[in-house]
Amino acid sequence: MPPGSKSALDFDPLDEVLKPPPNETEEDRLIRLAQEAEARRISHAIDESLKAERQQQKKKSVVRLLLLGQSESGKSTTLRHFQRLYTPSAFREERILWRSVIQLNIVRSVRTIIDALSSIRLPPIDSGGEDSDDSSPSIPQELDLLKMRLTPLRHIEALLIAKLIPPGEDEAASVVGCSSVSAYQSHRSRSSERSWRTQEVFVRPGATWKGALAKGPRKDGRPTSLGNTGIATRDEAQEVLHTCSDDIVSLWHDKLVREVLRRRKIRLEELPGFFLNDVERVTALDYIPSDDDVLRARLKTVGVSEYRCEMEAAAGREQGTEWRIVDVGGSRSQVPTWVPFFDDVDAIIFLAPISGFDQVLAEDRSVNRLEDSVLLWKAVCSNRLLANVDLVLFLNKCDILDSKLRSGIRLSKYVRSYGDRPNDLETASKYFRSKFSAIHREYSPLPRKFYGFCTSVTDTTTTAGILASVRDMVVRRHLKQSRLL
Ligand SMILES: Nc1nc2c(ncn2[C@@H]2O[C@H](COP(=O)(O)OP(=O)(O)OP(=O)(O)O)[C@@H](O)[C@H]2O)c(=O)[nH]1
Ligand SMILES: [Mg+2]
Repeated sequence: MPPGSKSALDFDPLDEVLKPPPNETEEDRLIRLAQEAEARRISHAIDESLKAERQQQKKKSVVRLLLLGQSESGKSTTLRHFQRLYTPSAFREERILWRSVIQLNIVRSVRTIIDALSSIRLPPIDSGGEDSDDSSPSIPQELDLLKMRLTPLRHIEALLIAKLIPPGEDEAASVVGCSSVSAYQSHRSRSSERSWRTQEVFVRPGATWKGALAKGPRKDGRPTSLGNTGIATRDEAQEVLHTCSDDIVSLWHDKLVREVLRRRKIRLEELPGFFLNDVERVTALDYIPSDDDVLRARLKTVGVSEYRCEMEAAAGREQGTEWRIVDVGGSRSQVPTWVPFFDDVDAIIFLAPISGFDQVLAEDRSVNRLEDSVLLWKAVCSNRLLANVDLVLFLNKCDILDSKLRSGIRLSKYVRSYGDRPNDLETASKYFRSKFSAIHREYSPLPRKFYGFCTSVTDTTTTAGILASVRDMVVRRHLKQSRLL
């Protein structure tokens, strides 16, 4: 090929076409440039409109679901259920992180027992009398020794709180109402006890307590743990709990302890984060929380968290729909944080724990829990911003309601209007359903359908079915509103 001539590869046929004509006048050139600029403008406008359309399309396939209800109503548990069902591998990977929460739950249960023992003087069990004024200690020596042997749990409690609450999240340990009084040692360390009393540990969603994934038990059988530092260390809490395991079991099965709890009307089994019937399993050195354990663990929420997932499993035509599920803190001080989420939500699951008919709020002991749920439900039903939003009601903690009614607690004593209806779960849940449904009908600014379920969201089997129906209902309504159906 002669030097200077173009190879076939260098030849671009478009060059020839796009080249300005050789005899182009200045006027023609200006016209051509103006035409090219106009063509670029139109092409850019088309690109922009395609982009906007894509974004709009994307927006249409996002379903926003808000979880509302008072504290301890089961919002975060419901969220964990969604995670378990729709992003199971992520849920599995995170199970180990819940071990610290479960450890803390156990330590707190033990503390509740010891507090109860410290504040009561009992006559001998077989005397059948009421509490005595006798100031001499009546707790048997073995029980006192048991308490002493459980003293290391005080240190573990502090350790766990430090581990769960990220550095700089001081507020996360702030005081919230709780009735128990700390007393691992009945007459020692009073001042340090005082600093721990009346706290319930909470975390802000999205905070770093889940920041690092633990790698499970070490080869030498000793448990490891990743705290907020992300560095694997010995899991001291698990080791101490393992060592104290037999003593915790003995304490929980002690006849006098049961009597004290009965007299103080502390039904530990019905309180959140109850693991005392599983101590042996849960304190094993190689313990990894099961799905059920994660759902039963208790960690209070403060603030708002958003969980995103794609409902791919068995989702049929809604495949690819992105769900954004928002979980809020439920205690009274948190209610104002709910409102900003009202104007952009497709559906709400409102949880009313109907087992709370004989309980008061932790943050305000003058308010009955059921009454508080009814007031919140009224407020949500009547809110104009939510007039077009589907409300799904979970009358939750039906398992606890059932066990309370079976144990002989009479609903009509707390809910006068219940009258002489049978004191059983079926009648009671129907009764509550009709009351909440009537409020929904009466207070909704526009007519809308009522979706009410009796739930026990710690029960994986029944809840999976309910959440699938809710999902289908919400997606159907969502598609209809997006005019895609
Ligand atoms: N037995 C039983 N326990 C439940 C049920 N629902 C929730 N729980 C337990 O109750 C406790 C509180 O539930 P959460 O989901 O943390 O409550 P929450 O509404 O998120 O509470 P806040 O974060 O304080 O607003 C947890 O230990 C749950 O395992 C239920 O239906 N039955
Ligand atoms: Mg919560």
